[in-house]
Amino acid sequence: MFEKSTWIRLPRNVVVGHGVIDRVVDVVDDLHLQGRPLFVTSPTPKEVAADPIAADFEAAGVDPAVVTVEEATFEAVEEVIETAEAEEVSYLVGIGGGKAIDIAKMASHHLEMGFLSVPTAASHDGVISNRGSVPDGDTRHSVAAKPPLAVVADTEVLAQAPWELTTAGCADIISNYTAVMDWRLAKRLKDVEYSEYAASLSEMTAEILVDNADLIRPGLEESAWVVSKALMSSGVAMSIADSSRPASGAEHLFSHQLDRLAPGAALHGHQVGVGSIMTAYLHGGEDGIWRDIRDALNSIDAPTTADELGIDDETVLEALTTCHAIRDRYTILGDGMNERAAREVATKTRVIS
Ligand SMILES: NC(=O)C1=CN([C@@H]2O[C@H](COP(=O)(O)OP(=O)(O)OC[C@H]3O[C@@H](n4cnc5c(N)ncnc54)[C@H](OP(=O)(O)O)[C@@H]3O)[C@@H](O)[C@H]2O)C=CC1
Ligand SMILES: O=C(CO)COP(=O)(O)O
Ligand SMILES: [Zn+2]
Repeated sequence: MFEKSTWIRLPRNVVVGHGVIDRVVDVVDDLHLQGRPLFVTSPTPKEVAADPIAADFEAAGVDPAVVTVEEATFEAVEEVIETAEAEEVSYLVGIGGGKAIDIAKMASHHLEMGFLSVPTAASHDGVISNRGSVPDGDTRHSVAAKPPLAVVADTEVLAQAPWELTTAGCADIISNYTAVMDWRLAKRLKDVEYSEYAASLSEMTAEILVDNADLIRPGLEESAWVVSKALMSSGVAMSIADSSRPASGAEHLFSHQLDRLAPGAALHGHQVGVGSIMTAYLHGGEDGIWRDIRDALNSIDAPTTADELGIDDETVLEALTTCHAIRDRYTILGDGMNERAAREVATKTRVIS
C-alpha cells in the first residue's frame, strides 16, 4: 500500500528587484497581516534597512517594535521571543544577514507567528529556507522552522553591501556541488532520506550561478539579481527536502568547526567554499571537480586558501580532523580524517602551503 506523504512549505510572496524595500508595507497588506510587527535585525542592517522600513510603517500608522541581535545563538532566539511577548506583536520581520533572518525564523516558529525575510546581504542561502542554523557547545543544530511568508530582496540594497558578502553568497551556492555529493553518498551507504528533485535543484542552482559568473561583478546591481535568485532556489531545495542536506555537507561541517576554532575570522560562505574544494578532492581525487570548484570561486573573487580566509594552516587541519563529530550527518569524512590525510588534501588542493 502507498503510504507516503509530504508537506512542502514555501513563501507566498517573493519580491525581488530595484527599490522593493519600499514595498514591505504593501507586502504586509497583501498577506492581510494585522497588528504590530517586531523587527529582528543586527547593528548594520538596522541602519541600512530596518530604520527606513520602520519609517514607512510609522507613516502607515503602525509602530514597529525592534530588537537588535549580535549573534546567532539560542539565547538571542529567547530574547526575541521575550520581546515579542512583552511588546504584544503579531508577526516578525527579519532584516539583515543570515544571523538576523535565522533568529527571526526560529523565534517566529516558536511563537507560531508568521515572519517576513528582508535580506540586506546576498551572503547565504537561508533567506527563504525552512531551517535555522545555531551553534550549541560542541555541536551545531539545523533547527526545523517554517519558511517566511514573504521575502523582500532589494537588489539595490544588496548591491550596495560590501562585495565580500556577495562573494560569500556565491560560495555558499557553489558548495552545493559537494553537499549533494555527500547526500548521495549517505543515501548509498546509510540509506538516508533523499530527494532527487531537491538534489537536482540544488546542483542546477550552482551550475546556473557558475555559468553566469561573468555577470557577478562589484557594483553591478545585476549581480545581486543573479545571486539572489540562486540563494532563493537553493533555499527552496532545502524546503523541498525538509532538511539542509541539499546545501550542507562536509564543507559545512568544516565551516561550523572553524566558527568554533576561529570565531569571526571569515564569513560562512567563504569558509564553506574553501571546505568544498577539499571535500571535492576527497570525493573525486586528483581528477575530480575540485579544480572546477576552485576556479569558480576564483572567478567571483571568493577565497580559495587558508591565508585568504585569514585562518592559519594548523587551525584548518584541526577543523578538518574534528568536524565530522559536529553533528550526526554522514559525509565523505566518514568517522574522521587523521592528521596526515588532512594535511595531504589541504596541501594538494593548495588550501595550505
Ligand atoms: N538557515 C539556513 O538555511 C542558513 C543559515 N545560514 C547562517 O547564516 C549565517 C551567515 O550569514 P551571514 O549573512 O554571512 O552572517 P551575518 O548575518 O553575521 O552577516 C555578516 C556580516 O554582514 C554584515 N551586513 C549585513 N548586511 C549588510 C549591509 N547591507 N551592509 C553592510 N554590512 C552588512 C553584518 O553586520 P552586523 O555585524 O552589524 O550584523 C555582519 O557583520 C550563519 O549563522 C549561517 O549558519 C547560512 C546559510 C543557510
Ligand atoms: O548553511 C546552510 C546551507 O547553506 C545550512 O546550515 P546547516 O549546516 O546548519 O544545516
Ligand atoms: Zn551555508
